[in-house]
Amino acid sequence: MNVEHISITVMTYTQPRIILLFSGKRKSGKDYVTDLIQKRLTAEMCCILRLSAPLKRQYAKDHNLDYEELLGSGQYKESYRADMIRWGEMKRQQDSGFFCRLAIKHSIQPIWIISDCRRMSDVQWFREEFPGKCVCVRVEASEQTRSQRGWRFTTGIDDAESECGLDEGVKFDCIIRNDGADDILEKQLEDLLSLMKSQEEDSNTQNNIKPD
Ligand SMILES: Nc1ncnc2c1ncn2[C@@H]1O[C@H](COP(=O)(O)OP(=O)(O)O)[C@@H](O)[C@H]1O
Ligand SMILES: C[C@@](O)(CCOP(=O)(O)OP(=O)(O)O)CC(=O)O
Repeated sequence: MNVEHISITVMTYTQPRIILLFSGKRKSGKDYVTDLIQKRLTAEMCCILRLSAPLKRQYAKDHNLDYEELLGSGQYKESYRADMIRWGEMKRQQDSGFFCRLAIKHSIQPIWIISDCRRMSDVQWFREEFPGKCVCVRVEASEQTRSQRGWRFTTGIDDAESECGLDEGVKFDCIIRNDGADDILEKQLEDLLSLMKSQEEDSNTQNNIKPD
């Protein structure tokens, strides 16, 4: 297997073979879809990484809040969402890769899923750090479906960069429609797995790496 181990002073991770950069609106089903992919590929081969996890950890620490509650999907997170967005944007302005680097720290699986890319800077950072290895995936669902899943339009959140930063300007390698029909989703996941395989082969060819 082509595993190159990288160690620098602040973090240790194993070079991934492929990275799926997921984005999509709230309640489009990013967690649902990424969980299905991980189940398919196994947790040994594939990890799900969230940029919001190190953000929430540091925000909780700085503001003396409950990190576990911020990770949940209840009202606690929602009541801090707007301020977390503001705080996160301040950090990103100082260093656009700040949360990306923290999120990948210690990842050892060959396939990474970044489940919550929100901004162009997130995509750019991964593409620059890991050229040829990124597959950009958009999850889409209608507003009606998202509403049925509990989404309500919130001014200041649904019309801000946190939700709209990747609406334009990114060419997605794959768009997954997730409006509920299992068989349609299944077929799209098959297509994505094939795309990952060919992307990895292309990347290996470019880097002159022989398959396992
Ligand atoms: N294809 C699907 N079939 C059934 N339930 C789904 C599907 N996609 C999403 N859901 C449900 O909708 C809700 C929101 O999905 P989630 O993955 O948390 O969205 P996001 O991460 O994009 O905010 C969850 O309760 C999830 O289980
Ligand atoms: C401050 C945030 O990172 C909060 C994200 O929290 P979640 O990742 O839990 O969000 P949803 O899936 O949309 O509910 C957003 C940001 O702009 O970085």
